[in-house]
Amino acid sequence: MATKTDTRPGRKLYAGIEIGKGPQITRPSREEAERAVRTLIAYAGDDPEREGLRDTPKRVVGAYDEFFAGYKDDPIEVLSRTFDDVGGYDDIVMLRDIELNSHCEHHMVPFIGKAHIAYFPTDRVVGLSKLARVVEVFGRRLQTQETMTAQIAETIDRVLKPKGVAVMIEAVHQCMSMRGVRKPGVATITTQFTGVFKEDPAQQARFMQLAVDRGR
Ligand SMILES: Nc1nc2c(ncn2[C@@H]2O[C@H](COP(=O)(O)OP(=O)(O)OP(=O)(O)O)[C@@H](O)[C@H]2O)c(=O)[nH]1
Ligand SMILES: [Zn+2]
Repeated sequence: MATKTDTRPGRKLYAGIEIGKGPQITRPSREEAERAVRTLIAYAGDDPEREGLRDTPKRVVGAYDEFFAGYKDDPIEVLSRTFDDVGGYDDIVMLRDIELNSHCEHHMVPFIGKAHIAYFPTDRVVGLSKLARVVEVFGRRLQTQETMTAQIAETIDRVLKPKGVAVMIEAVHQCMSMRGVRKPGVATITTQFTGVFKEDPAQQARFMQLAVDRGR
């Protein structure tokens, strides 16, 4: 697959999917960010100088540091440590129900759900927690669910070079429940398959069964 070059630092694009660090932009200062929050409070119709709101800009900027911590991390590095002693194990490895919190890039409000990830190792495996860490890094950025699903699959595929990767995300978008169309509880489901999960319907069906069909 073609590697598209992107000269912006931190970017690593494979077939149009960005899997490296986020864009390395010059960030505004904390003070500027806090001023922006004060403006939004006033825009919402409240008084930023009111006792209860005085420390809010600082708290919001602190919360942003957590919500969007994923721009600082490189998901490729997260997966760089692998193990080859797996005692002849030769089947899929799957993590089900990885908690997922992210923010949609259109409205900057949360979407919350679960990711299920499987890969079929060749000769090397990765520490289990590292797959959940990849979800964490991409989740802590401004996202669409489709982009995030593709990024997770592509990163695992590129770094581990397994026989195949399967990723499924199910999430509820607050931009659809709290505002706009106001349809609470709608699950958005996205999947991305590479290798054997894409080519072999039996492997794909097995993944789907493990992810979904468990008497819920
Ligand atoms: N495909 C996709 N769409 C998303 C995601 N998160 C939010 N959206 C949608 O992004 C769209 C933005 O549509 P716009 O018409 O530009 O914005 P809007 O007027 O706020 O749209 P409404 O939500 O319909 O009120 C909406 O349809 C959202 O439901 C996502 O992860 N993937
Ligand atoms: Zn949205």
